[in-house]
Amino acid sequence: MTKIAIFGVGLIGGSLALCFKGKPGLTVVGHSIRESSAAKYLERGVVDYATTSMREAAEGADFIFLCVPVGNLDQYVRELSSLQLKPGCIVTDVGSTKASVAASAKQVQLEGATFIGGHPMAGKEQSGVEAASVYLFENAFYVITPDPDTNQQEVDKLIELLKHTKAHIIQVSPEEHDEIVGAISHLPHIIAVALVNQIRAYSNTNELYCVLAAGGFRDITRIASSDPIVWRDILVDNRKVLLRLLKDWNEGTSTFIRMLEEQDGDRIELAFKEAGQFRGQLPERRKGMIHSIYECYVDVPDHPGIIGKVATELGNSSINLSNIQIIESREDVPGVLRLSFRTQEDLDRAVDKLDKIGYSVHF
Ligand SMILES: NC(=O)c1ccc[n+]([C@@H]2O[C@H](COP(=O)([O-])OP(=O)(O)OC[C@H]3O[C@@H](n4cnc5c(N)ncnc54)[C@H](O)[C@@H]3O)[C@@H](O)[C@H]2O)c1
Ligand SMILES: O=C(O)C(=O)C[C@]1(C(=O)O)C=C[C@@H](O)C=C1
Repeated sequence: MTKIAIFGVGLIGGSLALCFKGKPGLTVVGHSIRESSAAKYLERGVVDYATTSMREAAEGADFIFLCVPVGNLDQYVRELSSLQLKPGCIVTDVGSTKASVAASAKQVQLEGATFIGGHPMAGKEQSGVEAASVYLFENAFYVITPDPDTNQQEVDKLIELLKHTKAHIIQVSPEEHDEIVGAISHLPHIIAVALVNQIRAYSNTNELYCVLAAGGFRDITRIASSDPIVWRDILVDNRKVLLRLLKDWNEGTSTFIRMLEEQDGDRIELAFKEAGQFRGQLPERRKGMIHSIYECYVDVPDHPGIIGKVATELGNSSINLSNIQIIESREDVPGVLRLSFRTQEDLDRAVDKLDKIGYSVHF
């Protein structure tokens, strides 16, 4: 049996556990510092076995996944170095920053084991094992950041195991990872939180701010509901990169201030055109880029029962919807439904079906 130990069975650790559990030859052990959490992992059937003993979880493990907040990774790597790990054991992590954990692992001796940093580029704003899903990584990119000195055989062992996630594995250096992920993930989280807090301050004086907040505000701020501890650690850890990125961000907003002061409609129009073109080139339906799941939008008349009607049409064709949501809802005005699916195939079939029965579908 290949033993996989997962430290911190939350959103990411729990989703990994679900990908591995029940697969032939694999056994999954979950570790928590709290008895109650370990009991919960077992109750929910996410792991085969759960313990609060680090030694019990780590010793004899073929793979160790550290899935705790970034601020705890250094301590975990150090604690592992004091244990007798199985020769050939691969220690990896899922932290959203990669340079600091790579440095921690380089500093300590993981006797007979190899550390290979990792980061699945998929997630959501919810946290905890309750939010874990076996589908979370499907089709997403999973970054691994092996040290150049690492034996390729060890890297291949990890890649082989990660096939169970159905993610696409990509190798990047820790520094390049932190620079790029700082820009496409960490900076957007800062912007979302700053924007929500700006509106929160206005809303103290007028409740209409909350009442009128519609699709645009909700779309750009979903990630502002992400876990505060997880994100505190990510931002503090990647502060050097983020401070540089925020300077560029300030320049971008200053440019907008100037365009407004000068009433420069042409440049504003150009900014939207260029942004739209660039965004349009992104591989839209792939996870980890724009959509976290397979989604499409359907224009519908805004009247009672429309959700049931669309869901029934899809159900009659055995197309599995994973979520359905009204984006706009105003009386007598067309609304938009956001439909989510777990697989590309379901999405393609749904688009085909809805198109055939006369709905306008877009992405
Ligand atoms: N949320 C995302 O979208 C996302 C995506 C990719 C990677 N990550 C990374 O994955 C890791 C886990 O994030 P998550 O979203 O699964 O968070 P989570 O809160 O869902 O899970 C964190 C887990 O760590 C445990 N934990 C928290 N504080 C701890 C501490 N001080 N000591 C020991 N255990 C502790 C929790 O009990 C929980 O099991 C983080 O390093 C994060 O950067 C997150
Ligand atoms: O979709 C989300 O909610 C996420 O925040 C996922 C997201 C991202 O920013 O894309 C967040 C953190 C990760 O480390 C990787 C992915």
